[in-house]
Amino acid sequence: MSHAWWQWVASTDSLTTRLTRAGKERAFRVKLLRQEVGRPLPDEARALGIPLGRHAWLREVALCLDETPWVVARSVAPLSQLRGQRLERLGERSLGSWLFQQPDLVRGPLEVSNHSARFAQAELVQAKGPWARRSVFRHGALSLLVQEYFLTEMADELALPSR
Ligand SMILES: C=C(O[C@@H]1C=C(C(=O)O)C=C[C@H]1O)C(=O)O
Repeated sequence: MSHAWWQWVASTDSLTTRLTRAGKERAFRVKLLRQEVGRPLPDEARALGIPLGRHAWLREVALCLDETPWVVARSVAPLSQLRGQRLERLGERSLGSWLFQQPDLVRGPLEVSNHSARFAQAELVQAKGPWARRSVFRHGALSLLVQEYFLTEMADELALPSR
């Protein structure tokens, strides 16, 4: 991985904040694509340590600068841990902004891959990019798997190397 990409992929602070800064005068927006109760993929269930087939809270968003998606993210949380968190009311507010306000937040190790985003939305079938990463955030009893896919559009706009 190039140094330029490493600085994005290996960062452990808020991606929302980093993107907002890197976008300069472009407007940052979280576009909500899907938020519902559903079945996590098998590797997502394993990453969270929940039984296969157990339903979970799923959220898919595009992190956009001037309406161009730079990153797409899919987050998964076990339903049994959601009580009292009001995550379903987030809407188009950044999950990251909320998470990083939690004083007891712990972030698990980052896993990096070059998988493409596995989202249902037709408009994102083309969502290809050089790198993806995921990690589990813990806050109180809540475990939240956040998977982020950096897109080619971001590389182009920021003149980053291809990998
Ligand atoms: C974890 C963060 O939150 C970002 C915002 C998300 C959202 O609103 O759903 C999802 C994943 C992240 O890309 C972050 O900012 O670092």
